[in-house]
Amino acid sequence: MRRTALTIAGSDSSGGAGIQADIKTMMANGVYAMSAITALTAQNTTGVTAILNATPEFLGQELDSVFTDIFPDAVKIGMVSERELICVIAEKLKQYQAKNIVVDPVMVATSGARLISEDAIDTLKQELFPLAAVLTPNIPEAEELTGMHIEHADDMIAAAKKIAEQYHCAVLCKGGHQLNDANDLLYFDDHYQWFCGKRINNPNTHGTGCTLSSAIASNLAKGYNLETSVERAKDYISGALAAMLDLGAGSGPMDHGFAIINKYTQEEED
Ligand SMILES: Nc1ncnc2c1ncn2[C@@H]1O[C@H](COP(=O)(O)OP(=O)(O)OP(=O)(O)O)[C@@H](O)[C@H]1O
Ligand SMILES: Cc1ncc(CO)c(N)n1
Repeated sequence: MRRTALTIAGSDSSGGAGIQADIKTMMANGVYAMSAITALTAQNTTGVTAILNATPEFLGQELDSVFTDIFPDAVKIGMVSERELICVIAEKLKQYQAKNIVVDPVMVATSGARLISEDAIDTLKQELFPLAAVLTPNIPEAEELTGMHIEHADDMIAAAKKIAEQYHCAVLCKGGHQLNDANDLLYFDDHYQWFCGKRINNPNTHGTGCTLSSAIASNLAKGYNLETSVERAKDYISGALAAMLDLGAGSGPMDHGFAIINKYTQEEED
């Protein structure tokens, strides 16, 4: 039977991050994708110009609609910018006993725009982190969550350990383009494991964080364990970056569809 995944995140009008990246990633990873939209963003590769949040009531209804009909095998949570929205998500995930929850603690877009209000960060920590199977902070997010300054690979281990112990979940601290090449650190069950990627010289990294967390959720949905899911997600994102799509005036999107080659995709390439 086809496995299913749900993304609870914001819409990116330019299609490279948020809900759009998540759905493309889930589809490319072979799972049926569903969405509960927390906010609309007017956004492109150069920045975010407007944000319109869903109401908590509406988000609750989106989640009820999904969970009472097609139960997701995994859930990815991305941009949620307000406390009330975070509380509704936590309430519904508990009510429906959602499993394989991947939380990407989205705070700032690649373009620099802030995507969560300051006071919502505490709610995120209290309400959502304890429900997560894995959290996927990048380095600035891990710094914000721990109050630590992360400069070296050892600092990534210490920060991930601190977050994992505090919230009793696994933590994938992403090295990405900021530090330590494309090497990410997974801390879980009192030990750590490095996932080393080959750095791809591509400036178009809009939505890498969304894409990685959705690929992990897709693989968890398919029944892989966490380590294998991270390994496969790294492999997918490396392929999407290596395809060297180049769109937009800023840091552009990746080619989420690089692995889908069939009679519909072959015809129009030039
Ligand atoms: N140039 C690159 N080459 C290979 N892998 C990369 C590169 N840049 C990022 N990655 C990988 O992409 C994944 C996402 O990491 P990144 O740190 O970019 O997330 P992020 O900062 O949360 O993304 P976003 O910009 O969407 O918020 C990680 O596995 C990281 O190692
Ligand atoms: C909607 C949305 N979610 C997440 C990110 C982070 O990349 C973004 N730029 N936009």
